[in-house]
Amino acid sequence: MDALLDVDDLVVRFATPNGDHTAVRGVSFSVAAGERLGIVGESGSGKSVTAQALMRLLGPAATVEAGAVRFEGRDVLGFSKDELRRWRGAQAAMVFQDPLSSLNPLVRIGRQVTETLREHLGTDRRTAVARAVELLSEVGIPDAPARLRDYPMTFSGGMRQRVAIAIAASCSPKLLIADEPTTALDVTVQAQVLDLMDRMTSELGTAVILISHDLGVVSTFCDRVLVMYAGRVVESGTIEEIVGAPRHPYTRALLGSIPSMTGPLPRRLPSIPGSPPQAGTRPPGCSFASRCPLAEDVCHEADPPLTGGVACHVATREIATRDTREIATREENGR
Ligand SMILES: Nc1ncnc2c1ncn2[C@@H]1O[C@H](COP(=O)(O)OP(=O)(O)OP(=O)(O)O)[C@@H](O)[C@H]1O
Repeated sequence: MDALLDVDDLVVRFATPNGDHTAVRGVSFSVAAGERLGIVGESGSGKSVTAQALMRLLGPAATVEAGAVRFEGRDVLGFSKDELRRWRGAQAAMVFQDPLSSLNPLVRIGRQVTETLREHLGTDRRTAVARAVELLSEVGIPDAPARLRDYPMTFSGGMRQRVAIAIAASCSPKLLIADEPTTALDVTVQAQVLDLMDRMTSELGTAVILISHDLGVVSTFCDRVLVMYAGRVVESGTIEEIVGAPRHPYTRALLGSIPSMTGPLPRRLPSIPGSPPQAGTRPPGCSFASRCPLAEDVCHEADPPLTGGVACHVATREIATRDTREIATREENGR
């Protein structure tokens, strides 16, 4: 399947008064058209910075030090300001945990929706207003024609997130990045917001990258998952692989010790004893080693590469041993 988005060996560094540190360390993944990819991991693991880097939304303290981001084969990191403006919104859109980060508090909602349509699709004013009413009604804003004149602050958190999704959906983007879009919302509103995103993928064919702490949400919504830890992808796979047979000790810890496809999943990432090393002071070796119940000497010495979807010395060896055993058994049986 051709990738819509290709992220290759992305490295992001921050310059702070306390020194430089690398927040994203060689992250690679692809997203196909219409696919739903989840990114999970503890706070500070680099999920948001990865998303901001590929949308070219990093602040001035951050630099993409290495790597490539390709959207339909085009080099996003090389886009001019003009190309970026045309690409964002029209082809790739983002919604945030706090919708006020994407809505302008000083501009009426109607104008914010119509401006997106006029800028990206060249829609005339009258048609844009009619479409704005349609979009806001579609995301469940009651009395949409009257609400066009209101400012974001007069909407509840859930209603603001719906407006942000209406704006994100307005140009039928090929990619939507949703960074903790339901975290600040109560459970009923969460379900409605996920339903809207679900409609975007099924009706518009939009691919979604969903960043979430909520494994329940990720497992019901996504096809594939990346597990991030200390700025790296430590495991990736389909939902069935990650939830049904996690290989990395960190993923296993996230899922609880006995993962099951049929049992209930934890709604929140359980807390794992210890904490990830600070970005500026990572020891050599695997960043999870100091918290890992399976760590061996090698884990404290060499950072394991991501091999076959998992970055763990112990898991990789277990897989290799199992494969060798399976081959031997097959040969034995074939004799
Ligand atoms: N403005 C900043 N200045 C300096 N360092 C930053 C800044 N923003 C992020 N970082 C660094 O990047 C790391 C990753 O942050 P990021 O926000 O991507 O984590 P996250 O996985 O999205 O966590 P959360 O779930 O809490 O949003 C942080 O641990 C921190 O070291």
